Amino acid sequence: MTRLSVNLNKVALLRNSRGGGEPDVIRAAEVCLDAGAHGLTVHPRPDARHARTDDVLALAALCRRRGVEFNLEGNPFAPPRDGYPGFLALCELARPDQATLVPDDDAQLTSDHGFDFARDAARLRAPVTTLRELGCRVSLFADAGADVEHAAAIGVERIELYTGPYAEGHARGDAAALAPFVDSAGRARSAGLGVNAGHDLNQENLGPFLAAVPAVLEVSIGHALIGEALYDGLATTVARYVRIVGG
Ligand SMILES: CC(=O)[C@@H](O)[C@H](O)COP(=O)(O)O
Ligand SMILES: NCC(=O)COP(=O)(O)O
Repeated sequence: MTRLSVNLNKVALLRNSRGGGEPDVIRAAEVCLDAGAHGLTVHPRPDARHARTDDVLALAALCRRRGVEFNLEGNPFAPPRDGYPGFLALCELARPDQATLVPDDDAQLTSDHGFDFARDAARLRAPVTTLRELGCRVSLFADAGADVEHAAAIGVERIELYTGPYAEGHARGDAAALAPFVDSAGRARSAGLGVNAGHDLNQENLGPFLAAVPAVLEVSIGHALIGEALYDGLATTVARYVRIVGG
């Protein structure tokens, strides 16, 4: 079975746009878990535009209470900053079940590529060792077509396939967009790695992806899911306001 980990970055982003506490990340997290989500994800950025350190700690505690997995994403090489202690320090504080390492930088609007394993292997070894000593399963963000055999040699348990290009291909109706993912997932499994997937997955493209790429262990989904939740929840909410104003 593929497990769904809901990424709450976009709830935190909306809250941060006003200051204050609404929408409440923990309340949203509870709703996701009550609805059957198998875990929660956040990808705090050093500029704190999404989830902050306090969210990470509260979500980690919630996941422990609810007996579900907490997946924390980040770049282990991004320097600490005011309000962001650095990814490894954050993992030491929060002890996520899974740490997903992503090679993004501040200039990126969102994650848009995986590691170059041949080039990055040497510098990944130390953070991977530290995270495993903290008790985290470690997953590395990977492009379809990446040299996944090198990832296995680094000593991680999983890769997360970056599905942005698949989502774009699917939206264009490009049937060939799946092939590199099927191939990379197969090679990763042969190298002893578990396979996660994420980025820009949605209700349209997720089913075909999972049907074609066997044995995906976890998908983490945030941006589209929160957007779709607006459409699904807007009518109910507007109707409640209409009742309050007496309409
Ligand atoms: C690794 C990855 O793909 C996600 O963490 C993604 O970056 C989350 O979306 P945002 O960057 O929009 O928060
Ligand atoms: N690891 C991917 C993730 O957490 C969510 O990505 P997206 O659905 O927000 O694009």
